[in-house]
Amino acid sequence: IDLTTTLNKLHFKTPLMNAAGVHCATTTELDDLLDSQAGGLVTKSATLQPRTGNPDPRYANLPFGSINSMGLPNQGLDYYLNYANATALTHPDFPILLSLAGQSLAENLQMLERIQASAFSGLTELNLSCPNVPGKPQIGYDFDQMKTILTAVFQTFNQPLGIKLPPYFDLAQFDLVADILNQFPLAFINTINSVGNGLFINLETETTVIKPKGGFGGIGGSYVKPVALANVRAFRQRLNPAIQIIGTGGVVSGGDLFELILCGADVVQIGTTLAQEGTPAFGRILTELERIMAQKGYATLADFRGNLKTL
Ligand SMILES: O=C(O)c1[nH]c(=O)[nH]c(=O)c1Cl
Repeated sequence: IDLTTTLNKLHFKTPLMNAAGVHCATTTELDDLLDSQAGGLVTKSATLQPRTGNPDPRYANLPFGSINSMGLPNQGLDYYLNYANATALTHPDFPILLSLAGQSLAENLQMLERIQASAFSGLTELNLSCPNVPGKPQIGYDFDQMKTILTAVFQTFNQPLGIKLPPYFDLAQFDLVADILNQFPLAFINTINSVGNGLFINLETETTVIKPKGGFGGIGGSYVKPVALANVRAFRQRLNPAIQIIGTGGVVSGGDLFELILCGADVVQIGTTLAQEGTPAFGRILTELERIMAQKGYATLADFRGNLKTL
């Protein structure tokens, strides 16, 4: 069974990695990912300066997933850029993605220029979908702003770039967003980010379970798998084949991983499952995938990628 895949020109030994924001904020967490069966890693979405983020409790595990309103806590771009450049020396073939979530176009352009001026040779993921910075609407739902940002970004940045998208729930929106994205030389899209502004209640105490934003937060885990499958499938059907797809959302088992690849994903990320189970989740899920592939007679991921059949 060959589990290898590629994203842009980066070679992944396995198609599974962490989702930005989970187990990737400090060098300790990032080194943990290096030593796991993950095929690559992505760093916590960075701003130019460090941020402490929202007040605790800002994350909670739920019966079928998670809710979070972290508020973009991170060590600042240079911390992650330095980590990426140091790791490229010790692990030259391990794919590293840098995630950026600047709070203005100017900040994003500044960060991209800093990356471009450095020795970084990995992939950059521009997060257009953070749902938890109070007062900041999601770029991913403002199509004019998305177009403006992508136009400016591609005039500035000549390294491979992908974007992290929020979930969409309307077929006309898939058409509209895909039409915008097809105008740009994107290396990939990553879909989906958490399903924004859900609410979970502690029935006993009659309270919310997280503090920020009155308890509203991004939903992840099994709750969102049907939304992730649909977004990967819809964009695979609509995007220029040169734009690859990272599939994220609701992956708990090897079957879930198989399904996202069947919808067209080239690489798959786990967030909630990694937060709850730790890095052993990578090996468990990959072993389950291998078993399913063997049962079905598939030797490589390309044997079934994107081959979802309709009735
Ligand atoms: O609150 C966060 O830090 C956060 N939380 C998410 O669920 N997705 C994001 O993109 C971000 Cl940036």
